[in-house]
Amino acid sequence: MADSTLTSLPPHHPQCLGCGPDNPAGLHLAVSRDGDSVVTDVTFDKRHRGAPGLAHGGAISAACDDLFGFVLYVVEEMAVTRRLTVDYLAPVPLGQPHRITAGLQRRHGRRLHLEATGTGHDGITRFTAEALFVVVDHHHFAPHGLEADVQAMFTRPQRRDRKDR
Ligand SMILES: CCCCCCCC(=O)SCCNC(=O)CCNC(=O)[C@H](O)C(C)(C)COP(=O)(O)OP(=O)(O)OC[C@H]1O[C@@H](n2cnc3c(N)ncnc32)[C@H](O)[C@@H]1OP(=O)(O)O
Repeated sequence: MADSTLTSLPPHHPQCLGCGPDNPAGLHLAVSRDGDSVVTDVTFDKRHRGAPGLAHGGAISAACDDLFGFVLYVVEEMAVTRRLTVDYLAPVPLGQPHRITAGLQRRHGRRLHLEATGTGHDGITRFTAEALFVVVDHHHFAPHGLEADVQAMFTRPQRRDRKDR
């Protein structure tokens, strides 16, 4: 992504399946903020294959779910996925970049309703997604991860105003 209006956002965690740079099985999403939206350019490869030559629906779903996790930087709340729905509008070929854009559609109390759209560089929208995230506090994560890692997720700057290139 080289768009001048975008600001890079930090990964959720180095080992995150969606965005962690140190996860060898991950999607390695690089995510930026664009106003109140977040965007990533994902190119699925042979590790994400479903049918021959096409991305697996689960990989597409994982990319959407993780990108929704970046809307939390905009909302400035910690939340987790309660429900995720993906509309697979057209097959997603491997090796072709797709831009996914996500944002908050509406909020009711702890419930965050999120929307995303995935469009190829050829202009064809091949998938959309909706999710319900529920706001949680650190007690949600505390029993499962190292305390320092959990604290880091809650104390890091919500926005990192580093300009993309
Ligand atoms: C965070 C950085 C990493 C981001 C990575 C990408 C995101 C992820 O993958 S997160 C991992 C996957 N998700 C999870 O593991 C979450 C597992 N689920 C849970 O822990 C719990 O169900 C949790 C925390 C979401 C909600 O539990 P709980 O706090 O008991 O809330 P609960 O009372 O059931 O529901 C909360 C609200 O949502 C509403 N709600 C629940 N389900 C639905 C639904 N299907 N439709 C509409 N509303 C719903 C409830 O009515 C309630 O509303 P209100 O607050 O107005 O009364």
